[in-house]
Amino acid sequence: LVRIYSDPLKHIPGPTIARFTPLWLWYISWKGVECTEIDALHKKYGPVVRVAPNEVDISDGRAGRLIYVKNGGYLKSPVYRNVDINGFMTIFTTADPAYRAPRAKAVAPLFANQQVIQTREQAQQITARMIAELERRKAESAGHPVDVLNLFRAMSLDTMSFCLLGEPLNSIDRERFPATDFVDAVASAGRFFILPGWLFPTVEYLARIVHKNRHAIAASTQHAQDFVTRVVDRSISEEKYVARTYQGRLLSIGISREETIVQVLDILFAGTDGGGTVLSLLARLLADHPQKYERLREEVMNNSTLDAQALPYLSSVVKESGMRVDGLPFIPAGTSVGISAYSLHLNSEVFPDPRAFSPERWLKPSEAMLRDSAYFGQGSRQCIGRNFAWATLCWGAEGLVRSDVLRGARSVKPDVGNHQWFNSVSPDGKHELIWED
Ligand code: HEM
Repeated sequence: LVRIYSDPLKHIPGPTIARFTPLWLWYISWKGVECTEIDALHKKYGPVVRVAPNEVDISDGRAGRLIYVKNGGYLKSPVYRNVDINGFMTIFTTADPAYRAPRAKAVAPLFANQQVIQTREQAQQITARMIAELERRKAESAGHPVDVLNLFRAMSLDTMSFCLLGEPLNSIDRERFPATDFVDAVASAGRFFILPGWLFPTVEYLARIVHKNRHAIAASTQHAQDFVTRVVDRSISEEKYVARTYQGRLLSIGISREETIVQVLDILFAGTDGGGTVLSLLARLLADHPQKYERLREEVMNNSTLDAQALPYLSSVVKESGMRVDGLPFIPAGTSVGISAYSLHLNSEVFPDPRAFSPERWLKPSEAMLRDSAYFGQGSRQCIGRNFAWATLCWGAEGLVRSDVLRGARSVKPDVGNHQWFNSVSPDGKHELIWED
């Protein structure tokens, strides 16, 4: 009754249920269809829709500056605290700028372009290992599908651990890398991400104890934790692992050993899933578009001096695989607001024919395309690893194309679908390619 008679958001359209309860939002989030459902609401109601009693979703990229950039952007939602680890807030989960600032500042030099470029040789060594493994799997496949998602995630994990933590986790040589269940478990907890803090721990605990893979998840999490503990302890005892490593830089500003372990575990997940998924999409798209593959291969093979990040068509291919006022209704203070990358990137007014694989669109992008590109988020809380992630994706793509391992391949399922949880998660955990004679 209170909502009927006094509702500060009553002028914002949306499904009636969203006015009274967040249950509908929790349900579509759990089901992995949040982005498509909310995007459909935008098509019906316009650029601002109410998705829960105190939550509004915007699809117009013009609001991005106000929400994420101006004066440091709005504070992150408290639901991020659901994924604190062992009671510690991380750079990712905290809403408190004063907590985040010293930690983010300590590690920032590692992600400056001049520093990222220093890691190229290490990253290329890992790419070469990945390609040798892919060649081996291709040779043995005898016309059967080959999953590249797990291999590319292993590559992202090894690249990140080698370049940022000082030691590779050595995941590539195995059929299924040992940290897989840890990464998968964090990704699937993303289905409960938006639950309020009083409810999340119980639901997550229950989901974990009934999970059919619970023993494998526990072993895999232990594997990741043991590795992280080892690299942190080495940075405590050996001077040379301080200035050039993520953990060393945190320890050097007085962050405790226990918190440093947590901060490193956090990026172990952040840096594995995104890179692996983007590279899998890229490989499948190139396999299914031979003409675009030839154009890219020509650019790569004719270049012997430039860094792969400076190749215009290659950058366009990577961008095309990655994928988050005026004239809008007033939204009162205290409302939770956000723009989804899904709605931004699939807006045909900004990205014509948004579902087509068209790297060419990035050769001369419009201002609106640049404004609405949100694959690393936007503003003060965008991805701290973006320069590193971007560089390693370009180097990985270059390595794949140079080796020509994708020639003759096609993707098994052109559309694998996705669970739209916090991360985009492949429903059957695979991105498969097939080489037929
Ligand atoms: C292709 C790879 C990657 C993609 C697509 C990606 C994407 C993103 C996005 C969209 C956000 C914003 C999330 C939000 O606001 O809710 C984010 C935040 C973050 N990312 Fe990444 N990321 C990638 C790789 C990495 C790597 C390699 C690292 C670390 C080495 C990393 C560390 C982080 C951290 C710590 C945050 C939280 C920043 C903050 O809240 O201040 N990411 N990432």
